[in-house]
Amino acid sequence: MTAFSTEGQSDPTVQPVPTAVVKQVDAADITLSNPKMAVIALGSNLGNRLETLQGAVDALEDTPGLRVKAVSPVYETEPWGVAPDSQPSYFNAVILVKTTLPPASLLERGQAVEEAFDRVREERWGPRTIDVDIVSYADVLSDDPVLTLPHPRAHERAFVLAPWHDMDPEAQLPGAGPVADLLAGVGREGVQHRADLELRLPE
Ligand SMILES: Nc1ncnc2c1ncn2[C@@H]1O[C@H](COP(=O)(O)OP(=O)(O)OP(=O)(O)O)[C@@H](O)[C@H]1O
Ligand SMILES: Nc1nc2c(c(=O)[nH]1)N=C(CO)CN2
Repeated sequence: MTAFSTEGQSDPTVQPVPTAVVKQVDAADITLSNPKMAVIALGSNLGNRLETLQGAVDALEDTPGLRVKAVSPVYETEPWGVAPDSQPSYFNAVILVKTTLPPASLLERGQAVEEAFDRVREERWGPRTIDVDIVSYADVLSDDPVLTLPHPRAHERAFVLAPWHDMDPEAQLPGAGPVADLLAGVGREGVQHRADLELRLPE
């Protein structure tokens, strides 16, 4: 049986609102008045890598309920997790966003941006025009394979940790500790700061 909320109801012509709907609206309201910070990793190793990274930053900024608050320096990085010299090098960066979107909607938006840049999925860790990974969302911990938080491999990836540490030297990876310590652990081999390149923070 559907439960209904009759709280504050005096007009008999108004239909009662199901309690489940009231709860959903309240939850959304809490999110709207309580934006969260999230860290997103971007990577590209096909096409015009810098232009695509900037396009992804701009597309994310164009999302209702999302503002890009900081962008990291750009790194050129050796492809991680695949045979040496089997793919072009990546450009990687991370961004800090403030958002009222819940985690699942942020993932959806990231995937829509990947599609907009013609990302194809043929093989695991295959080359791609753009990859948008949710590194962390506030202090949320989740082992859901559809959206694992923090990203399950962020702590072992210098191509995420190095730009993140530059953008925010005090950053913490929820459940894993200071980014500075994680980066010291994995080292900087295979990642090179491209001081000649820069991403623009949208205005
Ligand atoms: N934190 C996360 N960020 C992005 N995708 C995630 C996350 N956690 C789980 N996923 C899931 O991972 C799936 C595969 O994502 P994707 O194809 O981008 O992987 P990948 O970038 O090739 O590899 P990796 O996950 O190692 O970075 C997505 O469909 C998504 O549901
Ligand atoms: N250097 C580098 N290597 C990778 C990257 C990436 O962004 N940069 N992304 C991967 C899958 O997310 C797999 N390997």
